[in-house]
Amino acid sequence: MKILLTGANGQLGHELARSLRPLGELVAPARADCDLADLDQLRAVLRSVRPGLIVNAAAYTAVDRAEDERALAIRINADAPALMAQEAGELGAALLHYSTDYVFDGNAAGAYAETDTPAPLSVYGQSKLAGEQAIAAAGIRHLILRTSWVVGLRGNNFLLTMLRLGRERAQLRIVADQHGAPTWSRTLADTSAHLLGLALAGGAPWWERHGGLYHLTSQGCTSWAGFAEAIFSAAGMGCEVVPITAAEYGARAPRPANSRLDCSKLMALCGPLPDWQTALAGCLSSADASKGLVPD
Ligand SMILES: NC(=O)C1=CN([C@@H]2O[C@H](COP(=O)(O)OP(=O)(O)OC[C@H]3O[C@@H](n4cnc5c(N)ncnc54)[C@H](OP(=O)(O)O)[C@@H]3O)[C@@H](O)[C@H]2O)C=CC1
Ligand SMILES: Cc1cn([C@H]2C[C@H](O)[C@@H](COP(=O)(O)OP(=O)(O)O[C@H]3O[C@@H](C)C(=O)[C@@H](O)[C@H]3O)O2)c(=O)[nH]c1=O
Repeated sequence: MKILLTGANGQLGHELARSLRPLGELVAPARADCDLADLDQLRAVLRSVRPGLIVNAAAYTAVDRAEDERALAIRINADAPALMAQEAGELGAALLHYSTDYVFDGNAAGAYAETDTPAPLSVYGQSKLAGEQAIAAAGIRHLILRTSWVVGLRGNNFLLTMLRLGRERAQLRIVADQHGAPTWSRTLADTSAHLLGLALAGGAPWWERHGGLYHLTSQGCTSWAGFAEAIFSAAGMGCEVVPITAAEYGARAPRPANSRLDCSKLMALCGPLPDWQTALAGCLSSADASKGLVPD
């Protein structure tokens, strides 16, 4: 079976390229050859590759910039997945897609379940929700995995930002009134492959029964400030974390105060997920760490 993987150069896509290899023949075009902002090109790629499975790890992920680039964010995060779902219907293909905790407004008291109503605060969150809704409405075999606070030793993420800033500054002011679960890109990729393995073995009845929306994050939760402290402690760095409010930080895009996602639906199918501290330790000690990303 041919698997079309988009976004293979991103933090999740890079891990997926490894995790998905045992499942089929992987086709992972470069961004220039499969630009999600160019719907005609995307359609042509889908019709020429004719995959049995589409895995969409490409997205517009610049949360603050999206406030000023609404049309582009919507095209990449909503219109392109909608086209993928439509073409998957024509091809008889399945679609695996990723979404975010930022579809919620963060006002809930506890962790969000898949059945809770989204109410995104930001353009990024709105664009991701529109993508989810288009796929769910297409009537195709699909999985949508909502995750949160993704980190890895590649690309742009909070972990690498802290490792960089922590080297340059003695003290950092970090938001302490937003809570969520930092999730390692490798956990996401390996769990995705596990889920797809079950789907491929189970065929149509599996999709009937188990297809749809899942929450998939590390277990436990912390604040961005708590996460930064754990990063500096694990990396042996002395940078002091000064807790501040999101209002004091003043980011361009609003973010949910509560990003916690209840993953029990997914864990019933795939087994337990690691807590965020274990995920952080695994990430920092993974092979790339030896290349000097983590200071002595
Ligand atoms: N990062 C996070 O904290 C979270 C991410 N998610 C979701 O997880 C998924 C993966 O995100 P993540 O790996 O972290 O994101 P990254 O930003 O690391 O990677 C995104 C990938 O998409 C590619 N891309 C961007 N625009 C286009 C385009 N127009 N056409 C084709 N490719 C494009 C990028 O290409 P290039 O390498 O050339 O820039 C990159 O390879 C996304 O759906 C995201 O919304 C959900 C929750 C948290
Ligand atoms: C760099 C920095 C950030 N922050 C705060 C701002 C913000 O509230 C929080 C995280 O900021 P970042 O911009 O790193 O992360 P952000 O882009 O908000 O990360 C999000 O990305 C998208 C793609 C998702 O889907 C989300 O799950 C989430 O991971 O940390 C500080 O308080 N101090 C700092 O020095």
